[in-house]
Amino acid sequence: MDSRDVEADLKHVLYTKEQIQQRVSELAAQIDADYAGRDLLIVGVLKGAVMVMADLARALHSHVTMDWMAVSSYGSGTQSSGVVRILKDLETDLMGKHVLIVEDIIDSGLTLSWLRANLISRGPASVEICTLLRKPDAAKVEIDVKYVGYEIPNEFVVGYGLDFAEKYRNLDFVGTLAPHIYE
Ligand SMILES: O=P(O)(O)OC[C@H]1O[C@H](OP(=O)(O)OP(=O)(O)O)[C@H](O)[C@@H]1O
Ligand code: HPA
Ligand SMILES: [Mg+2]
Repeated sequence: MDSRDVEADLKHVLYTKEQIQQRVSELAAQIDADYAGRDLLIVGVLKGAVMVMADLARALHSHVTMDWMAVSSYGSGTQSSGVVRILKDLETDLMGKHVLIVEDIIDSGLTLSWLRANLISRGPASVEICTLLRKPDAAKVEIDVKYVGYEIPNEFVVGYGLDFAEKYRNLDFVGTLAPHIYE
C-alpha cells in the first residue's frame, strides 16, 4: 500500500466534511446574532484552528477582524505537557475589544484556561471561546465555553486541523487513529 495513503491510518470517521460544514454554519449564525452591533475580533490558535477559523470566518455575515496566536503544549505526543508556550503573539491590541478565541479542540482544557487568562489580562471588553470539539471526560480544569461544535469521547482524534506528530491536519474530516499508529 502507498505509505502516503492517509486514510489507511484511520480507525473511523467521527464527522464528515459535510457534517462539519453544517455545524460550523450553525455556530456562525449564533455568533452573528450574539455579537450583532458590536465589533468582534476572532483569534485563531495556530496551528490546529486553521481549518475551523477559515470556515467559521467565511460563514459569518458580520464584519470581523482576525488575528492569530501560536501556542503549543503537546509537542509530538498525545498528552498535554500542561506547559503552554507562546510561539507567536497577537498583533492586535486587545484593550476594549470583544474577543472570540477559536479552537479546534478542548481536551484537558489546560491550553485554553491559560490562554483565556492571558488574553483577559490585556484589558479586552470580553473574551469568549468557540471550539469545534470538546472532550468533557478529559477535562483537568473547568472552562466556560460559549460555542461548542461537538462533544466527543475521550479518544485521540485527527483531521480538519488536528494532528498526530504534525500529520493528518490536512484531512477534511475528523476521525480516530488506528491504534497501531500511536501505540
Ligand atoms: O485542552 P488541551 O489538553 O490543552 O488541548 C488542546 C490544545 O492542544 C492542541 O494544540 P497543540 O498544543 O497540540 O498545538 P497545535 O494546535 O499546533 O497542534 C489543540 O489544537 C489545542 O490547542
Ligand atoms: O485528540 C486530539 N488530537 C489531536 N490533537 C489534540 N490536542 C489535544 N487533543 C487532541
Ligand atoms: Mg492548538
